[in-house]
Amino acid sequence: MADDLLQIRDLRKSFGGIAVTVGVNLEVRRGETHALIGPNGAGKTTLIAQLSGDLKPDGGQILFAGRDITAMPAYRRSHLGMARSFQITSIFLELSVLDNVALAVQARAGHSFRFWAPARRDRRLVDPAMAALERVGLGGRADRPAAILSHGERRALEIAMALATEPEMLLLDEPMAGMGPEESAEMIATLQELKAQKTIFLIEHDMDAVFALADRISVLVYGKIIASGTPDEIRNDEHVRRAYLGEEAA
Ligand SMILES: Nc1ncnc2c1ncn2[C@@H]1O[C@H](COP(=O)(O)OP(=O)(O)OP(=O)(O)O)[C@@H](O)[C@H]1O
Repeated sequence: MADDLLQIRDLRKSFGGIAVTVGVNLEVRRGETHALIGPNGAGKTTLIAQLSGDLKPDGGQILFAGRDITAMPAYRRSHLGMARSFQITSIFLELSVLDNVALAVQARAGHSFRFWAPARRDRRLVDPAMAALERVGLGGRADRPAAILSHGERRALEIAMALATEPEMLLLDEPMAGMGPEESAEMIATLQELKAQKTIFLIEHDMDAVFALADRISVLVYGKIIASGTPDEIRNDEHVRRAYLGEEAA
């Protein structure tokens, strides 16, 4: 469809003869927040890694804004406007929170890290970095070392690092993972605001978050999409309840 920003067609990936992505077809519409849910081991991380370019599919196609990006390296996808939230492991703990985001802006701009010191004072890096921090509620922490951030704040920092590259689409891999109820509520509030401005594709186990945020939900079980629909459609889908939601409740 014309308003599909991301189209996944018959995507396939196996590891050692075990099929983990089994002919996945999925569309993410421009402007929507689309959640991918499914039991442990369903293949969610494997799918998002193929979307971001960190893992090469065996077959099928990925189209972003109408362009075939299936064989494109991750940095080129990022230039086209697709950003995967950075993992906590990519945060430099000894650097300030702002420097971490400025580095993400610089990485996208393609400059060498050798020029970091003068670049740190470059407003073209600092201004978008600061704006991204404000959007995730970390503006007040900008000058503190990243090491002092709580787990929830580090996850917010990862999102700021992705946002600072001004992507059209954000890929978020379990943004609430490891959070307590209070931190989760803050992250949901942050994503509620972002969702008005970005197309978001997220994997998440926290069903409260999924049903609060998603415009549409797709359910992955054993590497296959068994249903896609609105939260109400998914909640009331007998097949989904049996295969996943019922299982969770039990
Ligand atoms: N590099 C790999 N080599 C071999 N098997 C892999 C590899 N990556 C993933 N798998 C297998 O693929 C299956 C799906 O894993 P994946 O991490 O994508 O699932 P998931 O839905 O993200 O699970 P979870 O919700 O627990 O994070 C698992 O059985 C996993 O062991």
